[in-house]
Amino acid sequence: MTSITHVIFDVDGLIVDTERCYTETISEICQRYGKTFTWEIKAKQMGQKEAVSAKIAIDELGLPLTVDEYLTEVRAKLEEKLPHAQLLPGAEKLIRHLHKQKIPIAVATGSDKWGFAKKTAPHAELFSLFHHAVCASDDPDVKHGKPEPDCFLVCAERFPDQPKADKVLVLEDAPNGVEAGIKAGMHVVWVPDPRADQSGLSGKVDQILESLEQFVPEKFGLPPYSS
Ligand SMILES: O=c1[nH]cc([C@@H]2O[C@H](COP(=O)(O)O)[C@@H](O)[C@H]2O)c(=O)[nH]1
Ligand SMILES: [Mg+2]
Repeated sequence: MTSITHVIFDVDGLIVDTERCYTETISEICQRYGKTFTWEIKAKQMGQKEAVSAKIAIDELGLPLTVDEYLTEVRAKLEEKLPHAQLLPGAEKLIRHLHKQKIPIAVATGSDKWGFAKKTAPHAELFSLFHHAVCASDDPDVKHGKPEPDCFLVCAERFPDQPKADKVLVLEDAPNGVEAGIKAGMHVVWVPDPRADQSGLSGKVDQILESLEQFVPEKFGLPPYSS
């Protein structure tokens, strides 16, 4: 029986529906140059640090933009879209439950601090329940973004009681994030985008769920919702 003591949440596409904002934003930029933003390119970007994500789109689509120009355009559009991103099903209930049961929880995201602030502002009280947040793009301790394990290892280290990897559960939506959690030696529950190719990862994760509404805490030794 898996006995989890700490839970690390991804943010984009797991707690808040910000992946929709990214898809709209990057599609609009690509269309301006007659290019199409595909799921394949999106999947490579998800979880990466901002500058790496930018380079992926620029290189793969041949966008006539520097990384800074791309990020400036993306941020301008996200500024309008992010405040309207809704919480995803089951996320708030699970976060509040774990916090109430005094289970240490934190977030680890590929975002930079600017993006994290924009994504969490409409849900500030809920995000205040997390012990800490690791924003890979701006964190000097995070050498490599997802799919490398750095952000999850740094996030686990920043809990006062520094749990061992196999006591930590990672909740992720992105293939890169799932790979990072696995490389960190942690348990992983994957809530994938329906378009994700599950073949390579399904055997390596503890569970694949359609949404966090399907999450059963006691399956991981966590207090049941009824408690
Ligand atoms: O369509 C996209 N989704 C997500 C990203 C990247 O993924 C990060 C969110 O990853 P995570 O869910 O691990 O926080 C964003 O900050 C951004 O860098 C992207 O570039 N394009
Ligand atoms: Mg995500």
